[in-house]
Amino acid sequence: QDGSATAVPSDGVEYLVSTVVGGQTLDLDFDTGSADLWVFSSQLAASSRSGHAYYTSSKSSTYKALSGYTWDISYADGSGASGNVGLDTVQIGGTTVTNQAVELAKTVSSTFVSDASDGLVGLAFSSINTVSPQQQSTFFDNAQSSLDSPLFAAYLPFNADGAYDFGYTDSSKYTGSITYTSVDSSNGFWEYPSTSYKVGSTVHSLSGYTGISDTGTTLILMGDSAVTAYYNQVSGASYSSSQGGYIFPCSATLPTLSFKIGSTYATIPASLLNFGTASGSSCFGSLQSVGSGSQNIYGDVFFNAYYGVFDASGPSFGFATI
Ligand SMILES: CC[C@H](C)[C@H](NC(=O)[C@H](C)NC(=O)[C@@H](CCSC)NC[C@@H](N)Cc1ccccc1)C(=O)O
Repeated sequence: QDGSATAVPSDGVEYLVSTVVGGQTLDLDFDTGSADLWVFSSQLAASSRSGHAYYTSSKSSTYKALSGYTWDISYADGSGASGNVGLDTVQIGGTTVTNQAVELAKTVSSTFVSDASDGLVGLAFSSINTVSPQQQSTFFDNAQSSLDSPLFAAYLPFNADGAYDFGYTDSSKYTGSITYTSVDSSNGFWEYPSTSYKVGSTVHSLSGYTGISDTGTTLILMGDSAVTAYYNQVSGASYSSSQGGYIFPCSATLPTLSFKIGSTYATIPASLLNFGTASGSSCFGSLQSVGSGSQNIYGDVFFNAYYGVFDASGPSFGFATI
């Protein structure tokens, strides 16, 4: 059954969705860049649980342990978590999945302890789920047969409540038409060719690059050539090792940034490219380096400008101006 769940912006770094797991309500980070649904649990040390809601399997009448099953996930930012696994009923908006693999955290890295979320809902392809000895399916894969269309959409407006729509696209959340591109899911991500970008109106090629739509990443992360080309056009910009990224005078004029998603450019307005004050009169850029590799990561800043549609038939990724 189709449904929509409200996504609330938290600290400007993520959007949290109130989710009911075995009758227990948690604020979870929906992450199209990973495929594990994991929650803070009663098995965590009390010091790791402080400030978080957490799941207690013994309090759920529908929990079924998967004995001997474990999970262990690492993320690109160096964070990670691990634990054991059971099945329970998960409700997100109007969509309910029974016997969803729920991964209970026994360890979480420090960034998660200080982060606002009580866990993650992975919405990438189940092929990268980390549960062993038997890989588990994502909430979306399990929900698909009950949805009108096998898709979900992310509506994440800047500094305002958004939504995740399951089973349908909501034309009240975007303008114009949705442009789709086919997705290569071989790495388990919503990934597509992204072979050129524009700084303002100047076109640059990015041959061999792809883009990944990742609602669990805050910023826009691109290869060093693109990041350098962009900040060369921002007077006073520099890389700050103490701030861990490019900063510029808050008074600087910023060019727009566009990048191809398949064959169509997405354009990020200058207003979204200033992520806010770093320190004093220096501001932090929303475009930062992805480091090595040829995969750009298009995170929440992208979704602040575009409604994103993740369609399992194809599969394909679509976007429309919000
Ligand atoms: C170093 C880990 C590499 C990147 C790889 N892991 C991944 O690709 C995982 C699934 N995905 C991620 O690390 C990234 C996508 C990387 S694209 C190469 N998305 C998920 C991340 N935003 C989740 C998160 C949310 C809030 C706070 C922190 C982290 C692996 O396990 O091999």
